[in-house]
Amino acid sequence: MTLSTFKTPVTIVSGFLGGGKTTLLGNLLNQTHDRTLALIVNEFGEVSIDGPLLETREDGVELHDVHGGLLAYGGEGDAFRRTLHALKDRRHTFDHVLIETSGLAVPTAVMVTLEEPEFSSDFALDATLVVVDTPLLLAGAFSAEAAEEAARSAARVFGAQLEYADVAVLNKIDSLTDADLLQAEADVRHRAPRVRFIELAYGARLDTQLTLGLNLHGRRSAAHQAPVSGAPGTLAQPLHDHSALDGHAHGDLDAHVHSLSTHQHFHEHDPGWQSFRLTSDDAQNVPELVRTVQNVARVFPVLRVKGFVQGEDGGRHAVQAVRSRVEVHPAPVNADAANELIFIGYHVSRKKVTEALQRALPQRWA
Ligand SMILES: Nc1nc2c(ncn2[C@@H]2O[C@H](COP(=O)(O)OP(=O)(O)OP(=O)(O)O)[C@@H](O)[C@H]2O)c(=O)[nH]1
Repeated sequence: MTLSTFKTPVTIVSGFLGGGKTTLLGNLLNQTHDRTLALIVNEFGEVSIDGPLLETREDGVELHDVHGGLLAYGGEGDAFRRTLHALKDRRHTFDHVLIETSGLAVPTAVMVTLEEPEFSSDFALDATLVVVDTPLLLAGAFSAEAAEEAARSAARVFGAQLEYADVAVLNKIDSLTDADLLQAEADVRHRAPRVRFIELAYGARLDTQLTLGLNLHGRRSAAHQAPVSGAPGTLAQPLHDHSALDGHAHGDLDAHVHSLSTHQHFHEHDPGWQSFRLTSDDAQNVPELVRTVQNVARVFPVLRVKGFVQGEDGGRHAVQAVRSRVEVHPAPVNADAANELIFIGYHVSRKKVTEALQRALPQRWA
């Protein structure tokens, strides 16, 4: 096939804040040696944390960091569109495009852009994945009936992400039982009956062969050519039973394509979601900082915190919080900004969070 007729496949990786998109992509990049990947990462907020975390990956990957809001289409200042144009001009240099959308974005904006005449002869949607924070799903964190407004808005965003997904990836499942996994699968199927496959990602890992090149939007669906998905243990039966999976699948994608043009209101961003960046010039007592971030997430509607800090121990650390679960990892060497933390929440007051940090910590954050 000549380059003029061959369309470069594009995989969209969507999923709610903190579900594990970047971790999963990082693992995928490390294990994919048979093709060159171009990666577009979009983060909510004006500062990129995911970019430095992914930049340390192997050769054979080029990273385009489009942070600062949601991926949108239209308008002169559309950084995503500019990036896609740049990729289009030299698409012979890579085999596959991966797009990580922000945790508050719905993938339809990207899907619609790919279908536009200026891109549709060069790029073809391969599949849309949605990465699911399975323990949070099971804990009812995405309940439309939740008492808190933040949870209800999260449920709306997550529901819209699932609605347009071909593949739901159950992530963070390492300590879950088979019964939990079955319940999560049933929940996803109930919320999004059009999801074609449910895949299990142990430790945020997916097999490259089951992730890239699925061709779910091609003329003949790969769903009927190659089996996808799998799970060990007693769960193996329902998820290995591909006829059952096909039973849930669409025979074609007309319904998806149709609904794309009729559901554009999902692109509208709920203005209740806000992010802000706090910085500090002081070296941090990391355990104390972790406790404080945990408390902030319990007291305020903060659903995500991420950033880099310099520890009093001399080490540089990446801080990652999803709700009140906080993790600290060694920071990549290229993450050399000052101490900075990005807070993402729903109607969250920067002033109050700053005051809470100032009350709890001797180091100054502002
Ligand atoms: N236990 C466990 N933790 C995970 C797994 N995948 C990701 N995490 C953790 O979840 C947190 C968020 O992971 P990210 O990969 O940054 O999530 P994300 O979806 O890219 O986050 P946003 O871009 O902010 O929406 C990090 O602390 C990860 O280490 C997993 O499979 N198991």
